[in-house]
Amino acid sequence: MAFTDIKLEHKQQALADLRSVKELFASRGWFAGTSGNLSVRVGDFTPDEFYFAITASGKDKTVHTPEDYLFVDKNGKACEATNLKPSAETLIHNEIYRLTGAGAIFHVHSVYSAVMSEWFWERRAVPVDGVELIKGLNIWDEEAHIDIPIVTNFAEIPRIVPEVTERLDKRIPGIILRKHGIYAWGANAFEAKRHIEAFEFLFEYVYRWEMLNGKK
Ligand SMILES: CSC[C@@H](O)[C@@H](O)C(=O)COP(=O)(O)O
Ligand SMILES: [Zn+2]
Repeated sequence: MAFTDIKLEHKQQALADLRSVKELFASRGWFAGTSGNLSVRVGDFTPDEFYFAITASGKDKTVHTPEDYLFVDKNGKACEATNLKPSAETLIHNEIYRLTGAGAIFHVHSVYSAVMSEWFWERRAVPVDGVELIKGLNIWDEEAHIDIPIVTNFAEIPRIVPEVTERLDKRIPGIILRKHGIYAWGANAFEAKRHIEAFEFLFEYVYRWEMLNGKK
């Protein structure tokens, strides 16, 4: 399927989803200093061909402008003529889509995800034990234990991609960049939003639990 074959209404729906999630996350203070990026996939998916709308790089994500998003292909290249640059981290979105076939991917820099990624760096995962909101990740086991993977935060984004390939756990819809932030994904914007909210809750829970116990 070529990008031009995708219905305009689907593209417009993706942009509307991005706009509402961006506004909500901004209201929570999740885009400090222009950080964070959001994408929603459009059209059919195969690992070899897919398209998504993504936030343009370096924009103030707490405001709406006509230049907030652009569409890119499976290589992260713009699908239409534009002066806009896709997010500097587009290649991470590309790899997560390729591996999971997700419908939306959201990335925020939150203090709890960054602090916990450093606290648990030696084990390369943030462990969470039996917390109810693990079910928000669509993991329904009794007293589930999960390990949320952490990858190296290389300055050059292409160097991060192979670690994402290696560490992404299909059971867990998220991955953390060390001292950076969380990527979460889902079948659509609603699910990706639920996942990022659940992760944020879990990071704060683990942080407080570790503090209370004076661990390490
Ligand atoms: C301005 S600090 C954040 C960036 O380095 C990056 O990590 C980020 O999340 C936003 O980059 P962007 O290119 O705007 O998508
Ligand atoms: Zn980032």
